[in-house]
Amino acid sequence: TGSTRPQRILRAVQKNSTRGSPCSVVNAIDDYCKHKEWAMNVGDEKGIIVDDVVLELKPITVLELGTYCAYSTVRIANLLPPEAKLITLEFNAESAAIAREIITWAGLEEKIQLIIGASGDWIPRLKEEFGIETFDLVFLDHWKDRYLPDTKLLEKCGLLKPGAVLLADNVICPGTPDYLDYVRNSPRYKSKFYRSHLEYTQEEDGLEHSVFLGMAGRGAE
Ligand SMILES: Nc1ncc2ncn(CCCCCNC(=O)c3cc(-c4ccc(F)cc4)cc(O)c3O)c2n1
Ligand SMILES: [Mg+2]
Repeated sequence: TGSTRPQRILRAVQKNSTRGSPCSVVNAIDDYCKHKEWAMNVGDEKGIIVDDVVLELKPITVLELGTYCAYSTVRIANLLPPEAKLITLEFNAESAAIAREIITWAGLEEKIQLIIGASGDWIPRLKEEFGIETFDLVFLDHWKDRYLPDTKLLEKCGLLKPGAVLLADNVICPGTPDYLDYVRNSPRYKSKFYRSHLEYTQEEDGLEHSVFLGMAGRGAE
């Protein structure tokens, strides 16, 4: 039985990066996925946009939907203030196991809580089980048809406060048309599109940055 792609990514990290250095972990994954084997990490080009959003927002509580091999988990957690925490949800137990190893290798296990399960099942439990009030930043990078229902679930569960940012990957490729329509037309969000490319390719893609304005939205306008 051969290895899986996440296992090969972990091996590349252990071979080509330094324990405790998140930057070298991110670079090792990008090099592997650029030159050896494509993988669905947010990647270096979109990753710079993610970095800028995190550095500007200085979020204390972050939710990531879709961990995969923890590339964006490590990239984001590395830029967080000391007291900040990141919760990341991963559905697939195999990739979650690899993600956990990569998070530990990067030395970020104190900042990151990895939960194995589906976003729809876990979002309603986060307040209760993790004492979360609200999230300052949500990074959406999971099943593309779950972006909209999970955004509505976050609203319903009171997990977003005015000023919270939703940052969504892949809004062009593979695409999340119902989500884009919602955040761009709802009075509850101020949305803007960051044009970029699908990780490690020339294909069009981008990130949607949406600021939650509150359930009342901008009121009557
Ligand atoms: N509900 C729930 N809760 C928690 C979860 N954890 C995982 N999942 C399942 C998500 C499985 C991976 C999601 N990511 C993608 O599918 C993805 C795909 C491409 C791509 C692929 C082929 C192409 F030709 C072009 C582009 C590129 C990307 O950047 C992507 O992020 C969950 N679901
Ligand atoms: Mg993605």
